[in-house]
Amino acid sequence: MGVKHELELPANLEPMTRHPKVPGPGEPMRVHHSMCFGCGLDAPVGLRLNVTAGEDFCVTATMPVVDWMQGGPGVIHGGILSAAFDEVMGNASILIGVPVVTVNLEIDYAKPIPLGSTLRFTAEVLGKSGRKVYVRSQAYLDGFEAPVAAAYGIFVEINLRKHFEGYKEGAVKAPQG
Ligand SMILES: CCCCCCCCCC(=O)SCCNC(=O)CCNC(=O)[C@H](O)C(C)(C)COP(=O)(O)OP(=O)(O)OC[C@H]1O[C@@H](n2cnc3c(N)ncnc32)[C@H](O)[C@@H]1OP(=O)(O)O
Repeated sequence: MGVKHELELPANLEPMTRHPKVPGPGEPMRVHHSMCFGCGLDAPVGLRLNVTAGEDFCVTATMPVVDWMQGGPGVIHGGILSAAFDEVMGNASILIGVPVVTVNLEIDYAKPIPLGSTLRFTAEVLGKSGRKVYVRSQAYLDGFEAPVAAAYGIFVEINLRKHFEGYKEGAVKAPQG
């Protein structure tokens, strides 16, 4: 069947503006946490996604599909792909200047993704309604015109400091030096 979902958007979407301080089109998005599984460069295991700002409310990213990402023999694990979508879509939300966490993710897996391939992601913020931010993402592989996977996410605006207040004690720190 392939990619089939359409995210149901509320009727009361608000106008959005791109935050003036986010990277410009073609520039790398900033790593939001060096120990993040999705993008952190100090994380002992992680996707280390490089996300690039696009026009308007869009970002792109690429991800080499390496051996430790294996699920079934020779192909990516679905949870790894889900984590990549989560990170790419979270980064898209940053373009509107809103700190968010994920509350809902839907993934369509249309084709097996072989180890050794490189996935190309696009993601765009579709709209905002109150604290909720609606985002869509697609993943492409060379040799396929249609997306090989797609995702829809709902992210919710948080107060960054308050949200993580009770958890910082247990945080894993980046190695020093
Ligand atoms: C900082 C930038 C980072 C960018 C990249 C990051 C990428 C990776 C992002 C992640 O993976 S984050 C980790 C996974 N997510 C979490 O751990 C979030 C866990 N959930 C929570 O902590 C709370 O649910 C949350 C603080 C988000 C919301 O709780 P609240 O008590 O503040 O709000 P509430 O429950 O009233 O929900 C706010 C709105 O969201 C809606 N909502 C909540 N959960 C939902 C859900 N599951 N599906 C759809 N809508 C949902 C809810 O209906 C409501 O809509 P309305 O404002 O219209 O009433």
